[in-house]
Amino acid sequence: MGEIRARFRLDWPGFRLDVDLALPGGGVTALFGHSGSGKTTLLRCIAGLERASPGHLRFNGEVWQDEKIWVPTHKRPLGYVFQEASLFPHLTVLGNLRFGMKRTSALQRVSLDQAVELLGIGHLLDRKPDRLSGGERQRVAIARALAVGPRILLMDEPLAALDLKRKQEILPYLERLHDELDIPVIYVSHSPNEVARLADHLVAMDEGRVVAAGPLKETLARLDLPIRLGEDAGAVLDAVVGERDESWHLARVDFPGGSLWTRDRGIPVGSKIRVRVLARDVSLARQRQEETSVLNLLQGRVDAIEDEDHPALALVRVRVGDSVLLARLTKRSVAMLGIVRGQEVWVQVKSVALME
Ligand SMILES: Nc1ncnc2c1ncn2[C@@H]1O[C@H](COP(=O)(O)OP(=O)(O)OP(=O)(O)O)[C@@H](O)[C@H]1O
Repeated sequence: MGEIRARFRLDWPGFRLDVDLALPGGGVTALFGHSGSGKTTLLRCIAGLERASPGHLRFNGEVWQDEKIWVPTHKRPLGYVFQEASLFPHLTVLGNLRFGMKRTSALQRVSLDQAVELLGIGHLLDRKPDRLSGGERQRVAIARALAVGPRILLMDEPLAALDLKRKQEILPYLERLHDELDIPVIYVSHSPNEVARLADHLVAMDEGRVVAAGPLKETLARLDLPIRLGEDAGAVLDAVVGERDESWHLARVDFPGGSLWTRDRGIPVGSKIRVRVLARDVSLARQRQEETSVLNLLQGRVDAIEDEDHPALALVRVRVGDSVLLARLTKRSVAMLGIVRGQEVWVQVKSVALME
C-alpha cells in the first residue's frame, strides 16, 4: 500500500494551516474536527484547489507539489465530492457521469458501470437533476467523482446538506465504497457517528493543526485527545453477530475480549459489524453486581484515568481482553470506589450502538 505525505503551511488573516501528515494509501481516512478547524482547507490543498506555501505533497511516490513542482488539479487523478452536489441541470444523470469521464478516461480504474452499480443509480440514468431527491443527487455526484477513474477520492462532508432520513439512506452506499473500492478515500466530517461508522484512520484537527492521527480505534481511545468529544466520547469495536435470541429480541455481538447483548436488528449471525459504545453509557463497579438491570457485564482492568473538561468528571479507559472501552464517571465515584490504574473492575454497559 502506498502512502500520502502532505506538508502544508498556509497563512490567512486570522487562520493558519500548519500540517505535516503521512496518510495511508488505502481505506477511509476521516479528517475530523470542529467547524473552522481547517478540514476543508487541508482537503483543498491536497486537491490543488489551494496552494499552500511552503507545500509538499507526494501521492504514492509521485510528487504533486514541492518548491518546483505544481501539478494542477485537473492533472491530479482524484475525484472530489463537495458538500452539495453540483450537477449540470441541463444534462441527464448519464450525461453528468459522462461529462466527468471525458477528462481523464485513460486513468479509469473504477468504470462508469461499476460506479453506477456501487451507488445504486442505474434506474436514474435518464433523469435530470431537478427530478432527484437530495440523497439521490449526492449519490450521482459521488458516482461522477468515481467515473473519472480516480486513484484517490476526496469527500468534503458529503452528507452535510442532507436531513437525517437522507443521511440514513446514503450511508449504506458509503459503506459499500469503503468495502469495495481499492483506492484511498479522505472523508471530511464533524460527525463522530459518521467517523465511527466509516473510517479506518482518523486525523483530528484543531485550529489548523493536526492534534491526533492514527488508526481509528486506537485514536478514539486516546484520553489525551484535545478535541472535545464531550457527549460523543466513546470506543469503537469490530465485532461479529454471534447469536440471536428471538424470544427476547436481542442479539449477541462478540468482539476481541468479550460479548455484548443489544437489540436485535435482524442482522444475520456471522455478519461483521462495528459497534460503538459511548463513555456516558458505561459505568464501573469493584464487585460483580448481581441485581442490576444492566445486561452487559464485562471484566476488565483500568489502564488510564484522565480528567475531563468539567471538574466533576473523569474519563476512565478499561482494557477488556484485546479491546478498550471508555467510561465517564464523576471524580467522586472514582474516589469513592478507589479506582486506580491497573485495577480489576466490572464494566457495565447500558447501551450499544450497532453501526450496520
Ligand atoms: N479563502 C479563504 N481566505 C481566508 N480565510 C479562509 C478562506 N477559506 C476559509 N478560511 C478560513 O479558514 C478557516 C478554516 O476553514 P475550513 O473551511 O478549512 O474549516 P473546516 O474545518 O472545514 O470547517 P467546516 O466544518 O465549517 O467546513 C476558517 O476560519 C475560515 O474562515
